[in-house]
Amino acid sequence: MQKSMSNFLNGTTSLWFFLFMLALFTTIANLLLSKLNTKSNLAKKNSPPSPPKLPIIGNLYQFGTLTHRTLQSLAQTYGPLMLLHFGKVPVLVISNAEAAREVLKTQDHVFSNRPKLKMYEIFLYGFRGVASAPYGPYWRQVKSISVLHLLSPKKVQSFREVREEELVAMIEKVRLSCCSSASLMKVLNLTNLLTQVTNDIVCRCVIGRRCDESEVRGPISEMEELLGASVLGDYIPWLHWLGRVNGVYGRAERVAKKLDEFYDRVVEEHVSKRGRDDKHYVNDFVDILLSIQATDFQNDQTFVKSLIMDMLAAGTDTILAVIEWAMTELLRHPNAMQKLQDEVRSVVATGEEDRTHITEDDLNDMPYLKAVIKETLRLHPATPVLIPRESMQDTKVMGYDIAAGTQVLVNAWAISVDPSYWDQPLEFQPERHLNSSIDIKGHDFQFIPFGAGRRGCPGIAFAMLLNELVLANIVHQFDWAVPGGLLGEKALDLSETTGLSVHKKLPLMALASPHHLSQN
Ligand code: HEM
Repeated sequence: MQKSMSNFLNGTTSLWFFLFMLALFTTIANLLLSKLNTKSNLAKKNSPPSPPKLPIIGNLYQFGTLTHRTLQSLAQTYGPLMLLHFGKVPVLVISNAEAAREVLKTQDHVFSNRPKLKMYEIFLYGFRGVASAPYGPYWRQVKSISVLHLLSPKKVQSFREVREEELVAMIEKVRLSCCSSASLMKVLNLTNLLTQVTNDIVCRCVIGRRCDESEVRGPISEMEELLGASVLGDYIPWLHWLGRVNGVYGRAERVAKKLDEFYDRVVEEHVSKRGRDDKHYVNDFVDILLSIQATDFQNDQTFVKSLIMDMLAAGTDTILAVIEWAMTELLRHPNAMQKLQDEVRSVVATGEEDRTHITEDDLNDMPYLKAVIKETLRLHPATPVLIPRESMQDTKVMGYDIAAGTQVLVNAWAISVDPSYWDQPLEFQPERHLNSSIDIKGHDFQFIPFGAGRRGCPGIAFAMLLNELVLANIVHQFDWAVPGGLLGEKALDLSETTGLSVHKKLPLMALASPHHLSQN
């Protein structure tokens, strides 16, 4: 139990013991009292099935560090629509496609709010970003600004040069590292390589320049971890002080400050460039946000910073996770790797062997590549439990009563490995997507790695193009192998990190060797 509670408290074991004893005592008292009330309560409400809960802490004691796995195993006992209690807060857990459709489509208008969680408040400028803003006119405004000026298909196309430049740089890095030394095979830290290329591309699209690892990548990873670790005070308000005592709030505030200082620098850079007469200057996303801020007096600079934060946080970690998992699965499945390489290499026509990279036009002829990315998203959705939602009014879901203010966790991972919809659900089989019309855009509820409905991910076009392009280019000119010994075991290890977006826990190491395209 101590292990499962650590997600909440990060080490204050004695307090947990105290809470546990208190909860036990209160349970006994409640059991006696509830005997008197049972009849009238049953007549009032038809709640979804719930695991037994303790007073005060509710079901928090059952919570493990890998949320999607804990919730899946509870759902196997209590069903696809299950009600937990985190402290006093009712939490509805959705674990199958029918229930997901009901919440994310049929009753999307009821479930489009986000709960006000302390970590979101600390990091996301008091809920001012797209992902954290309460449902309403402000959220509508910032979501449409992000789509119009960064994420629409037309805008995504406009970043083509940025993507291709960074990819050529990435290929050159692999080539230097694997082909410059005496030995032709060299172990490469693919996680680092992929982090850098995804980071550089997303940063250039969002803020117009690359970012240092220390400026963004480190703090954002730490933030993602903290966003995934709920704090007790969110559910038991009188225990908010605990977040101070155990240092969690302090840690979050330090990371948030670091990021805030970085965004201040980005804003200053843009403001100071504006006056200059530079014909090469491109009006980028930050410039547009600054001009919106200038004309709308209700928006201050936190509006600009919170949107930069949202786009960098939502964009970097998720895309990296997908490509890293895809390469991990391909290394574990050499046949799939071979099939993918054959497809990617076949689009480069004879006579074009000196081509520096796979272009975006080439991607149209690569159905197996798309199937590999989809299969990766099915087995390893970057956000396995969608960003929490909250019901805005009392309602009924599949015949059960759901109260206003109920938090909703949709377990997208549990749904995409549900044997009711997927054959051999835990096997990596890209072929299953080749003749299938099931898509990722939020219409097929057995596969929702980007969520669905109003609060669904607006970054799908941006992300999918980058996922496909990076993966195609990595496997195009190089052959990859798993290093031997311990390194090999680590490369193929599937342990996951904790947090809002879930990564491979150990870095992905692989051997790269140049593939001579004339061999085809
Ligand atoms: C493979 C990459 C990505 C995955 C798997 C992913 C997944 C998700 C998921 C699951 C949600 C929650 C949806 C819901 O509640 O129904 C979400 C929301 C969001 N995503 Fe993505 N995302 C990715 C890339 C991106 C990118 C590149 C951006 C922007 C640069 C982005 C921006 C957002 C925003 C702003 C939201 C919040 C939407 C709202 O609350 O209205 N995402 N994403």
